[in-house]
Amino acid sequence: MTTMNHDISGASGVEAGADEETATPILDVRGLTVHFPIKKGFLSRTVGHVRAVDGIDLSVRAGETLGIVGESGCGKTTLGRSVARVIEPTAGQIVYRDTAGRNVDLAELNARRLRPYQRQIRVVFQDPFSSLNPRMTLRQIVGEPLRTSGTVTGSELDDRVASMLERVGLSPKYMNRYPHAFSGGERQRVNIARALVLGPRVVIADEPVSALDVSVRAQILNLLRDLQEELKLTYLFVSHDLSVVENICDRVAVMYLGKIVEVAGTADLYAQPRHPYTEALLSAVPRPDPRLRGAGRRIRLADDLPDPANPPPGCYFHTRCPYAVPGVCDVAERAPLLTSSGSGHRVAACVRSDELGLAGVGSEVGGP
Ligand SMILES: Nc1ncnc2c1ncn2[C@@H]1O[C@H](COP(=O)(O)OP(=O)(O)OP(=O)(O)O)[C@@H](O)[C@H]1O
Repeated sequence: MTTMNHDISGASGVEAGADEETATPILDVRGLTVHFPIKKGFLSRTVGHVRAVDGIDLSVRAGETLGIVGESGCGKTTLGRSVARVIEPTAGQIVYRDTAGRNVDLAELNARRLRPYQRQIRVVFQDPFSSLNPRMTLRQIVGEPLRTSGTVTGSELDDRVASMLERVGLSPKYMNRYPHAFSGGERQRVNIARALVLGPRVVIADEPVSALDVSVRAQILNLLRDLQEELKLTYLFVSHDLSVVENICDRVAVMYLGKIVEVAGTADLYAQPRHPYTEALLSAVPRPDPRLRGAGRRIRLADDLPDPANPPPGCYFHTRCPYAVPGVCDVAERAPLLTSSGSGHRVAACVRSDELGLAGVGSEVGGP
């Protein structure tokens, strides 16, 4: 990535907020791509690429919780981490609206210029057991981002750690203890404290409750909700658990093979999925209302996810789609995202949408 102009508002033609549905996005991702090289042989020659994230457009609105869902291996984690530049993007823009209202393309910044923005976009990692260094005390773990950012030292650092621990529901008197003394839920609170101690505006929560017992999941989700309100946070919430996502997210983006196939408000998406993949995913979630689309009818998807290094031709989903038409879906142009005017519900076009009642979208083309 090269370093270029800092404030890209207007000048580069990037118009964050061009869409009425995304009036003031705090993040506007355009064409984001992460291809991992596949190396083989003695000389480690690159023989192909895993297209983990494959040209994604996505806007995240200030203050919302946007869910990223999809099966294991569809690219959710890579998307979340590349937005925070924990993983380096191969191409694309990550336009962040800073506190002064300027649009900055994070993908263009070198490490030094990126640093202040990395304080504003933090990641909560999935596994509270492996992500905490067992040889560090809570004081060291939560204080580390403050120390490495060089902004706070000495007793002020201790005060900040103590108040952050209190905010996540842990007593500061445990500051000198090591992670092994804590339960899974408590460790995830430590993880959250570490992510929030620098005062970020955007938090990328990567499966934050999936490693936890069901009994503590609700507590951590409530904590995340409370912190969001109190600290005015924006969440990108990565999860394979559709029930959790329904519970906590305002909008949901559905990923398949490195691409987004549908994005909509949570209630709208769950009541009226418009892409066959979304319909199949949701059919596995118990629906309380039998009138809802797919309720009581489990759609079993054939085979595993295709190889993201070698995606199928035509519609990426056709190899597993129960509605696929041979000779049509396997040769169709890859579908753009279409949007219904006003509702903000966007879906990758499907040749059978109308006939299956999955449609209801207009023909305005645009990013989600
Ligand atoms: N560092 C890497 N090098 C090569 N391939 C990778 C790397 N990280 C991820 N991948 C591949 O990229 C694809 C997307 O992985 P990713 O972890 O983003 O998916 P995911 O939807 O988050 O899945 P999971 O829920 O299992 O973590 C997968 O095929 C994965 O094997």
